Amino acid sequence: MMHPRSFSHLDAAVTLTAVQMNTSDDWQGNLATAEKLITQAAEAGAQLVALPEFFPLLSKKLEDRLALAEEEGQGPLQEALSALAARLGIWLVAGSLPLKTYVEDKTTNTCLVYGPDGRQVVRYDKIHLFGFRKGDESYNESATFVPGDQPVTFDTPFGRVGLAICYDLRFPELFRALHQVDVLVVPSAFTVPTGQAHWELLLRARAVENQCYVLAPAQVGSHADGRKTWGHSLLIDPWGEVMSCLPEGEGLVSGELNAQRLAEIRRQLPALNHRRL
Ligand SMILES: NC(=O)CC(=O)C(=O)O
Repeated sequence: MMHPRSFSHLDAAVTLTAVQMNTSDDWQGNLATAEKLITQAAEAGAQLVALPEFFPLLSKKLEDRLALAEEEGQGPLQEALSALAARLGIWLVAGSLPLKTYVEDKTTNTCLVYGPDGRQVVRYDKIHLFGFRKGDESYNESATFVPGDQPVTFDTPFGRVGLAICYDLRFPELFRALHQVDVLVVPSAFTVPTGQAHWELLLRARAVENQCYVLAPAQVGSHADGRKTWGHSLLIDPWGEVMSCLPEGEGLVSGELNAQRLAEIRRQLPALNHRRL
């Protein structure tokens, strides 16, 4: 059923890096922080760098998000991201940012990916919109976002990469629909209580059941919109082992994709070939 694609011919090490951020309501400051951390990652040798969900803005005011929302392919955020990917020659998974919709007072929650030439490679709109209520904390993303409906992957010289955003992590059927990826990137902003309980558990489960690397850049700390996020950005290998984690503070989480290890795990335990449904 599965179609084993092999990248084991790749001898050169490939470094994957997640950026952890404490995004505020100052989008220009947030963009500057993202640029600084991405540049540090690339200078340290990363070929693929990923930002967290909502990296340019976490504001109490919906008007701020609506004002920041861009048309796809236009606007200062996208220009800066594209120029940065080209200047550094990296694959840039640009967390998520709001794009305009034709639905009043709603945006998408979109992950754009840029190739090393700065061109936009794919667009993924978050499919599962977060809803949560516990004590004083409540989220209802459906009220202000339009969901996506398409799973998205893209191919690189070091393997196929699949995308999901934050709450999507709780829906394993999305990852099955990606049809065997080598790396999953999950830009996130998990809350503290849900993160403490489920974040690492879910990420490791997705790595084990899909036999792939999982790179999960996260938001961390207290934000201007009142939320507190869990941090703990992670890189997990296809055996489900945590390779690197940053519990607190802004910074980077990096590690090497080992194509031989990936192939060996799939050879030793060909669970993806044993699917019956
Ligand atoms: N913030 C999210 O989208 C998801 C989250 O915090 C959770 O699933 O828990």
